[in-house]
Amino acid sequence: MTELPPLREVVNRHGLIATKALGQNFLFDEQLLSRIATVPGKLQGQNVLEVGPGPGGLTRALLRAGANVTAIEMDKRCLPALAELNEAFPDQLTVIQGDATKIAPETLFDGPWHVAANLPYNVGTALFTGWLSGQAWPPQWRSLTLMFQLEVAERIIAVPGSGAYGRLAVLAQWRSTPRIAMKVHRSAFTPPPKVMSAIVHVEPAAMPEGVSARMLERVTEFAFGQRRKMLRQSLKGLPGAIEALEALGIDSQRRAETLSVDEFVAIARVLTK
Ligand SMILES: C[S@@+](CC[C@H](N)C(=O)[O-])C[C@H]1O[C@@H](n2cnc3c(N)ncnc32)[C@H](O)[C@@H]1O
Repeated sequence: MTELPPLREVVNRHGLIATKALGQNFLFDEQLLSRIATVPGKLQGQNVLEVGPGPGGLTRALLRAGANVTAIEMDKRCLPALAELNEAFPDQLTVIQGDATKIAPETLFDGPWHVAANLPYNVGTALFTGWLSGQAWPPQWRSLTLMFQLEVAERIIAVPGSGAYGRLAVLAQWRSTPRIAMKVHRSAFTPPPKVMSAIVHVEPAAMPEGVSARMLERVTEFAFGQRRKMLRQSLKGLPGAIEALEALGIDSQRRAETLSVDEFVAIARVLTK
């Protein structure tokens, strides 16, 4: 195993005091980081996009697993620490300084890639829904291995009827299989955030036929926009939706949170035609 200085030393040497504005909560436990790097499966020779490497804890675990990592980091202060990793793992790491929400991953890789990230909480959900959207499927990413606040992770894997079930669950489950791979205690981070976290692993699944992704997004937007209301009220503004419920035999007195992912897909399919 390539010998590297402890992460705390790297952070101290480069003066990387965590900044709240950039959502910085660093992980220093190398055993935990290695476990996270095993979640996507074998990474030897695989492309990995890492968002927000910070001082490079997860980055070094991914490099040790043999991945070719392209890391996008907004904070210039982290670049010297990441340059040291570049020296330790020649030809395996590319660092891009910038805002990951403004960089299209398609421009970074020739072949498919995995995403692995301890995401900044403020941009995490937006990046995630962006990766799940788009009509073309399967996507060019092979898997997503992402740290979320536990409460967000639970919303991603939620089942109908539960309080956590909503738009995020439907968009994450209709053509992907998300699971919570591990829970991470708040004390693992420096500084510790107020809430617990979890690693979510997502792989693409088959896309149901005849459904526009954009239409499913619209149906869920309307339905969960007023989640306490009956569907006949919440879907009123979406042309054809009430007729679609009738045609499918879905009771319009039900609320959005009682509909299965398949039922949402069926409504979107009728409206796609
Ligand atoms: C929660 S920290 C994780 C750091 C490191 N991966 C770890 O596990 O210790 C999030 C990192 O994302 C970076 N970041 C925040 N917003 C970003 C953005 N829009 N694009 C790229 N990086 C960003 C922060 O500077 C920070 O280094």
